[in-house]
Amino acid sequence: MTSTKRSSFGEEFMNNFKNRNPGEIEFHQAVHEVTESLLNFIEDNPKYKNAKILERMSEPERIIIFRVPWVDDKGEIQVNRGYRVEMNSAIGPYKGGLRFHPTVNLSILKFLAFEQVFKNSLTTLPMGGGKGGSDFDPKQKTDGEVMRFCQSFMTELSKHIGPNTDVPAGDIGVGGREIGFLFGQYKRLRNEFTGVLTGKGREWGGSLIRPEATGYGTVYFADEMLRTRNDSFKGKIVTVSGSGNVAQFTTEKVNELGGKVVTLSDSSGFIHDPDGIDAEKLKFVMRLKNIKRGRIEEYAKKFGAEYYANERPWKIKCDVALPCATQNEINKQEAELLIKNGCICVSEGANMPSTPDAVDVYLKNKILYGPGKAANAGGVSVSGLEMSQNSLRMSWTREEVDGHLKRIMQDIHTTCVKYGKTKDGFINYMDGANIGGFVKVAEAMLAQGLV
Ligand SMILES: NC(=O)C1=CN([C@@H]2O[C@H](COP(=O)(O)OP(=O)(O)OC[C@H]3O[C@@H](n4cnc5c(N)ncnc54)[C@H](OP(=O)(O)O)[C@@H]3O)[C@@H](O)[C@H]2O)C=CC1
Ligand SMILES: O=C(O)CCC(=O)C(=O)O
Repeated sequence: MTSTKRSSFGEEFMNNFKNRNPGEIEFHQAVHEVTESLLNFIEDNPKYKNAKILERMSEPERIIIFRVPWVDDKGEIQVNRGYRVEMNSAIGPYKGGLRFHPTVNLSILKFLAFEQVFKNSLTTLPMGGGKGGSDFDPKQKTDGEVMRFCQSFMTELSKHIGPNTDVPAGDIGVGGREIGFLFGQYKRLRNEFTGVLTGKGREWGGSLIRPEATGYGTVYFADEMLRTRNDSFKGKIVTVSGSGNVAQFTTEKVNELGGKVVTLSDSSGFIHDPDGIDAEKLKFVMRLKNIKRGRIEEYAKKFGAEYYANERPWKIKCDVALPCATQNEINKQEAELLIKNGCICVSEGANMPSTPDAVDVYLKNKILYGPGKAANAGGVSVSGLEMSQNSLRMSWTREEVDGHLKRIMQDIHTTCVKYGKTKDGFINYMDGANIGGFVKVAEAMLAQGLV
């Protein structure tokens, strides 16, 4: 097969895909990245091309869009939009988080659901991929308002999910509080106590280590990458973005492995603390963000650190960068700055935090680059383990779950190396994750006929 033929297949596929999904730029970005990685592999394995696996994988099996009416504290009616994108169920029930954020739209949820299919396949566990959410903004809302919104959201969603059908969890704006309200309403409507959501509280079916899992997993994956160069986190300066669930437990694990986290951020700006965000300071962040629901600027006031309003942390010199906030939060110029300042490793706690030209910069400079679908798969992995414990009516210990998590992250790393190692020994983790995630789903789709 000549390279002209290879690229014309990719071009034709992407043109058709974009025409079918006009204006959905985040979805285009996610599918384009995977297509680039898969082109040669699909040409070399015509069974996938003939069965139009990529065309089918980029078309959601089902999308549910619904009205979410609720009443605020003033007694006024509010209306939001709810979504669930059920992307692919070839290897298990749809599985993936719910995002509550004013920027939520179909393009963002389709990109997240698409990524989730590959990520869940990499975990080695039997989970399909989905994602959902709403343009509801939990910020500045009272607990009562959040509860009424969640109850209304679940009143419709409950018709479409179930422990063997579709199992949502948290994502941006959806943490333990929201999962509790959603679970309570599902139980009330269906009169069933089942594992229909993950990220539940420990006392009512949740798994130990689920809150920690995405952050811990991101650091375990980075540690595996560093090991390939006989290196470790010891003594490393680390920049982290975000200050929510993933950023908090990423920071905790970096500290445990001997690194020093010097930044955290939120959508208003970032703090730089050259002395490091140690356990005590992290406790303050957790209280600030999870209970007081305040802004990261307060950290700077409390500990005398620098605060940079409306900026991102990538200009700060670091050895390792761990983006843990949101999509497209590192652009080409920031990636170049990271490299110029000596950064040797980027491990993505967030989903698709690097723009395509930022990824090109990482790959051109051959740094260790762990894409989100591999590096942040720890969260959904422990969600899968929560589902197993719910089915068994058992709870495993912290050590048991953490042991499984570590092994899964190592297995994902091995898969990336298997499919991503290039002739000169460089490991292209992006290609590795995309091809490794694809194969299992594609084989299942071939076995199940035209569905
Ligand atoms: N929770 C999980 O288990 C998993 C999460 N992820 C991904 O990790 C990332 C973070 O999720 P999580 O920690 O759970 O979410 P949280 O809601 O707990 O925290 C999100 C953090 O990111 C910041 N943020 C959100 N949107 C923006 C934006 N547009 N610009 C700058 N900062 C922003 C938030 O700041 P502010 O408070 O100002 O909004 C907050 O600090 C997301 O990409 C998510 O998809 C991936 C795998 C699993
Ligand atoms: O735990 C889950 O099911 C979902 C986690 C998630 O949304 C993600 O991996 O992006």
